[in-house]
Amino acid sequence: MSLTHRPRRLRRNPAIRRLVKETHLTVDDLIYPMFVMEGENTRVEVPSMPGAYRFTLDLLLKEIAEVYDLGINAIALFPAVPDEKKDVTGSESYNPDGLIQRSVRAIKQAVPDILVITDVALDPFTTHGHDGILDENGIILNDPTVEVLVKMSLSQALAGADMVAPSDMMDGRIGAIRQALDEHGYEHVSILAYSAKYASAYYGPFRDALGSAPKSGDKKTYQMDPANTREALKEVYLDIAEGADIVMVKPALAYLDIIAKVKEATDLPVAAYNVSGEYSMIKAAAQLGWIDEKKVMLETLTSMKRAGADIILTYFAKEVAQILGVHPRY
Ligand SMILES: NCC(=O)CCC(=O)O
Ligand SMILES: [Mg+2]
Repeated sequence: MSLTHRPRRLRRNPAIRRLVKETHLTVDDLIYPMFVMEGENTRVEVPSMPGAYRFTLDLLLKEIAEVYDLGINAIALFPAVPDEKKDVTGSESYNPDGLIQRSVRAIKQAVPDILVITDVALDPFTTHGHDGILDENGIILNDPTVEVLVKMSLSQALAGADMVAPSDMMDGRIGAIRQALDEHGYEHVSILAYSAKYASAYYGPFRDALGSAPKSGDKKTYQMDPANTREALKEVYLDIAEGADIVMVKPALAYLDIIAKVKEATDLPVAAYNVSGEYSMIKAAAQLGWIDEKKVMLETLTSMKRAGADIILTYFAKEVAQILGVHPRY
């Protein structure tokens, strides 16, 4: 054949493929979500998330020092709150000596250069497991919930959090948190907004990890319908107008189209959350010997970057760092 174009020429060998590779996954892109619990000298593997652990603070500090040395620059911290500290309004969430606040202070002492991102949502702290305050009929009350989220954000900023990450999906919380942070001298604390968070069944294993599944009902009055695209853009635009520094799409894998559209819609960095169910599916299939875990993991995370994610929150972060090798901070 006399062909002018032979695309296969650029796939001939590894060197040429490296040269024309369009998407690069690096450790710099990753945020490592980590679970902290009360107690000492204990780590418990999450049964539905092999390789992910809940750590007591002493062991968490060692793990964080290790992952920082591997090149990971940022962690997102989630608390497993004991039942006796939960109540209907989630008041433990803004206790200045709560588990999260103590953990942030200790992490910033032990590993000052790692970026500490705290979760702003009530579900780990409420007896009912919802992200909001309920009225007598079980309806989530938006504005009273935002008041608690503001207190929670301020207590996290006071503890030393570098970035707060509201994951609750209440309306108006980004603006309210931004204003409160600024008024209290925390204008340097940034906001990673869970802007398009879908009511997804992929969160199951995470709720196992924290014991935070809703006791009744579902989260469909605040998290988004998986069928919707334009609504995601509306949420993103609102969060940007309210002062978000980074916008997020969550989950990631079944929402690559949303990531791509959000990327086109904004110049802000776009984050994607490779959630627990996405992690556990790969782990489970690999344990059965049905897929090559390492290759599927890297292909999956690369797809998120290709779709437009600048930042990926992933439970695979440590494994990726181990595979890619220690990343020079230049
Ligand atoms: N607010 C954080 C989450 O809900 C994480 C969900 C997951 O990893 O499944
Ligand atoms: Mg919103």
